[in-house]
Amino acid sequence: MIAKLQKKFALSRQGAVDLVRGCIACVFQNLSFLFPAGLLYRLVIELMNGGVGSGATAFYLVGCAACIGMILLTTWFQYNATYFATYTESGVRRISLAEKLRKIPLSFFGKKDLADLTSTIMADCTFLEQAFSHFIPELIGAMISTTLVAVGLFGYDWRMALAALWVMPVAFAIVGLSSRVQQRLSARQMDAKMACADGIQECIETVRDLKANNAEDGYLEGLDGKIKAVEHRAILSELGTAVFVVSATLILKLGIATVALVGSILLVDGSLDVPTFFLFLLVVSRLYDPLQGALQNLAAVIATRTNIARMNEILDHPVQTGDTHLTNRGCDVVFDHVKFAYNTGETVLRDVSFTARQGEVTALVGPSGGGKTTVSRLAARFWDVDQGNITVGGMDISKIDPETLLSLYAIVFQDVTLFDNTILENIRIGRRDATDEQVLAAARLANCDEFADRLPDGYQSQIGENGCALSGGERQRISIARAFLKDAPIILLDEATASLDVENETLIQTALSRLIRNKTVLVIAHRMRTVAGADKIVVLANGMVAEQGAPEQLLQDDGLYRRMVELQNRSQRWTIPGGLCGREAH
Ligand SMILES: Nc1ncnc2c1ncn2[C@@H]1O[C@H](COP(=O)(O)OP(=O)(O)OP(=O)(O)O)[C@@H](O)[C@H]1O
Repeated sequence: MIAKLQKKFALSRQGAVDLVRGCIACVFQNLSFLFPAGLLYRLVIELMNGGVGSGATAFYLVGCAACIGMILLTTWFQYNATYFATYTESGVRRISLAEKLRKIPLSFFGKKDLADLTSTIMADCTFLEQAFSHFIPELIGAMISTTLVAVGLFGYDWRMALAALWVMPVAFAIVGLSSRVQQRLSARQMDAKMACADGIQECIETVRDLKANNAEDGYLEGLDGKIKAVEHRAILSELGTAVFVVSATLILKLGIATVALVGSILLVDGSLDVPTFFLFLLVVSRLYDPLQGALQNLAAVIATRTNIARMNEILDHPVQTGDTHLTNRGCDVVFDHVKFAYNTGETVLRDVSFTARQGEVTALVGPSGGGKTTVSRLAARFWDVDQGNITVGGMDISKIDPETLLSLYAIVFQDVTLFDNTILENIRIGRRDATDEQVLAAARLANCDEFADRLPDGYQSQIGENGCALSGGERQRISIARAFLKDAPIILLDEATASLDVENETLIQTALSRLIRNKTVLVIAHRMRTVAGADKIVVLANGMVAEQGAPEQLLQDDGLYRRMVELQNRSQRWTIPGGLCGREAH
């Protein structure tokens, strides 16, 4: 049962156990509210039989007082089992989702954007917090306690019990039958919310381009439409739920009327005594309160299915697994007839085979969209290949745990991710246990001194959210310093020196030459000048290896590489036309 609950409500094991506890607590709480009615019934009978001042009367009065104590106790127990447990559980659930995301292959992120995932971890978890603390325990608690009371009522008088309870299945059936409508409404509401969250995120991310293109007004109009759509969908969803819940509640209220009516008829008929009539009126007035709440809770539980499905989509997604023991001999990276497609299904790499040898620089060049970045990502198992295989030192990387595999790689991407912390700590990401001296040594090699010395706190300066206080070249130097610090045997460079000025570029290239000694280096290069000193060039075009070999050899062949070199030589001679500058001056 625990496993089923875990799956049904996307809970941890402890969360499922706590949910059961919460339900039991609610049952006891509901029953404790009904106990006084039974005692009052016994008390009335005692008084009617002339037992004023008798021991039994005192016993029932003390019993009533004890019931108040029991109500307090069960309320505390219920509060503990639901509210406190729920906050622990939502924390556990958020961490387990984040942990899972860490292990999910990057292909999953192609289908999901940041706003969607953030909303699952934050908003969906909050929604389930409520479901877990209120809706589910109260619903189950009310159903179990009502069933127990119903059995008792049938014991007293089956005719009155029928008059009191016929409304229950009808009311629950009305809400239950609305399940499809509600799910459709909440799924559409969720779609509208996601479209709105995407729009807001995109607006913030692209605010610079929107301003530069005077496109803010048009964009904000579109965003306004998305915000209105969320409002519209929320109202529709509330209305849809309200129609069913209010109808079911009205039916429930009919129960009191039928008890009064049937009770009166039976009283007149003489087949019912006054205390039993009194008991039924008393019980029914208490019984319908939790049931009314239960109807609303049932509707809310139905609505949470959309949130649960979104969480389960992450939790059930297969993760990249593998051996945590490295068995590579050396660090040659070999692509063997690799075929690969992203989520879109379009084949991006067709039949890619090449070897990047240890101690050599292998440069990936080729026209834009040819597959260079894809090849370098596959080398680090960011995705798994569809056909063929990739080995490092003879070890098939698809069989190695991704995090273990990445210990062999130092990666310098074009777009560097930085954290809102000091320069020193941002570099230390390369190796968490590095001493300050080691971090500073790596920073010096990457030529970070030049800009760190200019800042008031040097390497202890805060760099703002995602390094907003740094230039593109400075960000890249931090990334290079991380690679120096990690000192991994395989280095993936994505045009690492692209955004550095001429002076720094030269300094860094010298440092890189030191770093890459006896390492496997795979560099994505857009400028032919960068790769002239490479040991091997692999030209990728249309997802295939068009040619490969030493730069001198490829220059002799009349192929794509030679054409690219010639084109770049020509473009390097390009300058801003004088006429253009002249026109601007006027
Ligand atoms: N995440 C992705 N999802 C779907 N398709 C992608 C993704 N990333 C890249 N592609 C597609 O794969 C193809 C190869 O892209 P890739 O980035 O590997 O080329 P590239 O040679 O590095 O290009 P560039 O020199 O412009 O950076 C392109 O058609 C691109 O549109």
